[in-house]
Amino acid sequence: MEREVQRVRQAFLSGRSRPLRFRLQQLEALRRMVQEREKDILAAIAADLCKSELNAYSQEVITVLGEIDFMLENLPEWVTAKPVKKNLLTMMDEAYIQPQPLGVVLIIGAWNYPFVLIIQPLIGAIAAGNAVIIKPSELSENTAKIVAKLLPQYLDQDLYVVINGGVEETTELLKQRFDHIFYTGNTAVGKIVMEAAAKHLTPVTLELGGKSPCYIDKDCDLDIVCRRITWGKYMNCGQTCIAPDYILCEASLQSQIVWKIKETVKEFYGENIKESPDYERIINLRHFKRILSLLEGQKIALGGETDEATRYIAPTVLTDVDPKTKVMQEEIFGPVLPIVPVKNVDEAIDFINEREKPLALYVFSHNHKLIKRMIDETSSGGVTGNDVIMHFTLNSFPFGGVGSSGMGAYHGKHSFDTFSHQRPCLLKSLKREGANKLRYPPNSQSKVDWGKFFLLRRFNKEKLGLLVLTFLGIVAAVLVKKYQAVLRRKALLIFLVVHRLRWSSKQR
Ligand SMILES: NC(=O)C1=CN([C@@H]2O[C@H](COP(=O)(O)OP(=O)(O)OC[C@H]3O[C@@H](n4cnc5c(N)ncnc54)[C@H](O)[C@@H]3O)[C@@H](O)[C@H]2O)C=CC1
Ligand SMILES: CCCCCCCCCCCCCCCCCC(=O)O
Repeated sequence: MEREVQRVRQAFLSGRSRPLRFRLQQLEALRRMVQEREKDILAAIAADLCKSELNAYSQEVITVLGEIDFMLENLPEWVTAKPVKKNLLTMMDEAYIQPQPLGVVLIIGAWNYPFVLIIQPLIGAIAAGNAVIIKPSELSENTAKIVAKLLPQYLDQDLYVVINGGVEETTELLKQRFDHIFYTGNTAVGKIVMEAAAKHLTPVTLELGGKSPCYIDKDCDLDIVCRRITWGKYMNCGQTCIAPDYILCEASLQSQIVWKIKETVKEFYGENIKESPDYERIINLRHFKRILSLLEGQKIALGGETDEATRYIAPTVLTDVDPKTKVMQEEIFGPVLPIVPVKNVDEAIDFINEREKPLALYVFSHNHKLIKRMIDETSSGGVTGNDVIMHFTLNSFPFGGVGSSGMGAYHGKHSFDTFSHQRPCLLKSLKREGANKLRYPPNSQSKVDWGKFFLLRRFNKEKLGLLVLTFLGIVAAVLVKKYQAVLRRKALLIFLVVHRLRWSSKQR
């Protein structure tokens, strides 16, 4: 493991990952890989999650292709140095921020969207000029294998390396020194990753989970609300980190919600859900059993049917759920939707704020002010009003958690920034030493006063204009004085030429 990381570091130190042209080439090669090997990639995702190829394409491949195109379009602008505002002391100098790669990045992926969760951060890391080691989840083994097989066929083999394995290999990998670790997965392992990173003072991005609430106000169109929630909750069999975890609403709305979700489930997946190509399965038996244990003692208003052999759990809704029960104590990550009755929006806000900060928050209402209030008075990684999941698709948004749902963010420019060091560069001249005397010892009150003037004095535009005018006036006066004799001679010459011209035109 150590040798492998060393090999990648040597490749980074060769400097070839840095030029813009190289980064663009690698991103184009990655796009070619996804396009040319689409069938293999979709087959692997389908095998891991019992997912139709159409769904794998729309949930994972579209996102990856969109991200690559976005990077290719914007990267030339992002990599250029950006000049910054200067103060009076640095007015004559060059001051700019130059984004630079961090070095060797470790990306650890989760199994629930096994392709996008490793390839999307990889795109950002390549764009920022880094070398990368990717550790896909061992639970989605087909995708892990295909990525390990394909990447070396398209990308630089020493700069971008896939290491497959489980807990043992990841533990070993985490002992090595990286320049950034990007981890997606559960909060408990997130802590392990952060602890390992701390030993080398390696910065981390942690894309974790949590219980994302969904508040339904009584002033809304319940048919549309329930259709959108049904889509986001049961997509990928509930195994989506930003899926609505539970519903908060007034008790009187519960029966209508159950009824409308039931109708939508029929509309989406047909009478026999098990036959639907759009309904996935639970990743493994451990998770299957974990989810079943959340149903114990609950009032099942919809679904509840299960089949261990195929790890099938029907779209399920629980009503009148007691917040103290197990289903409300941990992230569900499965197709089970508890409804917790609350009296009103105030109680919903308190409920959310009494718990860990979630990865996403969803609010449904015709009342725009109520949505704004929910946003103002709560915290979460991201928010979507009157829909679910969709903020994930906008790559101008930073995607990430807050508090126990994670730290750091990515997607689009945010990925580029995550994997870059924003290096401040100040280039001074070795001349104009006179002005620098101010900061050299011995110090004095008058030097401090000048220092205050140069560094603390704020000028509004008018005052600054006046200052510049005064300065220009002084320069002009000095120049006039210095070149007085020359100017006098020039003026005389011009006078004579003009006079002569006028005289000759009169003669004609
Ligand atoms: N914020 C986000 O973008 C996302 C967050 N998630 C969260 O991830 C969780 C589901 O994923 P998991 O079941 O955790 O995925 P997982 O079991 O695939 O684990 C994630 C990664 O951590 C590694 N790992 C597991 N145990 C480890 C250990 N003891 N030491 C070192 N490495 C270890 C695995 O090898 C894997 O690569 C949910 O909580 C979900 O909300 C999932 C997807 C996206
Ligand atoms: C008109 C056709 C539109 C098709 C595209 C629909 C939009 C698809 C949204 C897909 C969302 C994928 C969510 C992936 C989330 C990955 C992280 C996670 O939450 O675990």
